[in-house]
Amino acid sequence: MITFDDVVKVYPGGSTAVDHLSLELPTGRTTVFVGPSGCGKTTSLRMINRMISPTSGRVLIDGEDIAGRDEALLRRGIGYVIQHAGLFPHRTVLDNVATVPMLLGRTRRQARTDALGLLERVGLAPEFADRYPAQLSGGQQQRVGVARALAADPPIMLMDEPFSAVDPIVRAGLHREFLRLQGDLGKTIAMVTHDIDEAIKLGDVVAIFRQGGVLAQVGTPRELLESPADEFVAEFVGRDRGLRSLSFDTAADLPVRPPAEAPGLVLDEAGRPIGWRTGDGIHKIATFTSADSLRLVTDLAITSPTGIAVRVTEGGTADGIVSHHDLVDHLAGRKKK
Ligand SMILES: Nc1ncnc2c1ncn2[C@@H]1O[C@H](COP(=O)(O)OP(=O)(O)OP(=O)(O)O)[C@@H](O)[C@H]1O
Repeated sequence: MITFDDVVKVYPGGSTAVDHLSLELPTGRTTVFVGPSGCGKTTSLRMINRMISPTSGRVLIDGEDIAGRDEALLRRGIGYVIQHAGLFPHRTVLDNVATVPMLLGRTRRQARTDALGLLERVGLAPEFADRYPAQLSGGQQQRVGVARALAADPPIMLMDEPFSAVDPIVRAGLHREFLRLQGDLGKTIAMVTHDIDEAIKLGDVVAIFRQGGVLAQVGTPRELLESPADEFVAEFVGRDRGLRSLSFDTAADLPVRPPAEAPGLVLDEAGRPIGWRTGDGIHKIATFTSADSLRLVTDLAITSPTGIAVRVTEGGTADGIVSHHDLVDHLAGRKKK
């Protein structure tokens, strides 16, 4: 666990970048620091590897104040990924990843073999290994940056806006890979972003900062969406937070009615939905299973030409329907509980 214990950082010139921060980052989990520009996210992150030292207060790793730790040893256990990847431009991709393990005493051969394995883990084909960073796309460079930070197998990873320099489609791919990789590796990760959607998607814990380096709220994404502490947090997580919080609930408890009650639902002989019959022909149908989120079900009901979403079994047979009226009733009842 990483602990911020009443940490203050005042830069020379008097600006308070971090104001009495007390926060715990659980081991093996991703904690995301999010907030508007200049609210002290990067400063807080860099205090974990002592690139910046607190003006007062302590940062502890597993209960030990890092101020007393040897800096080089401390950083060996902490990977660091930054925006634009920060790769060595005159070294090949493979050497970028292999450099740190070599510095740590691995043989060149072993380090290069490990590096190839890491590149594969972050989704880069071996043919990229001999290229130089400038010959890669932004998303590919970012993957190399992640592989390089993982090369020394540090238990802690600091990531400062790692995915912000790429376009939304590439970013969505990197997010999926991040979640898969973190699912396998279970590192203790502190990540900075200014994008609340990214924070909610990737964070187990999200810490929202406000101007002046003050922690506005810390909690799970669900807690932040369902019970924002104040107006600032409510505004920051977005007006559509109610709808977004439906992503965290599955349709498992959603009451459904028999498919036969849906006018215009066309099924094949096996009972699998084919489409909606309306005045102008058969419309494509999208379905959900009980494992899908209430957000998806709501979306399906709203976009369906009949206002009805159809549930299917794992085998694809229609086994229930829910209208948007049913959904509203269910959501209203759920809120009262
Ligand atoms: N080296 C420095 N000297 C003086 N002031 C600094 C220094 N670094 C940062 N600051 C100030 O401290 C405050 C917090 O900066 P920090 O970079 O931690 O914010 P941030 O939330 O990461 O911002 P951004 O999202 O824009 O990167 C800002 O007001 C910034 O101007």
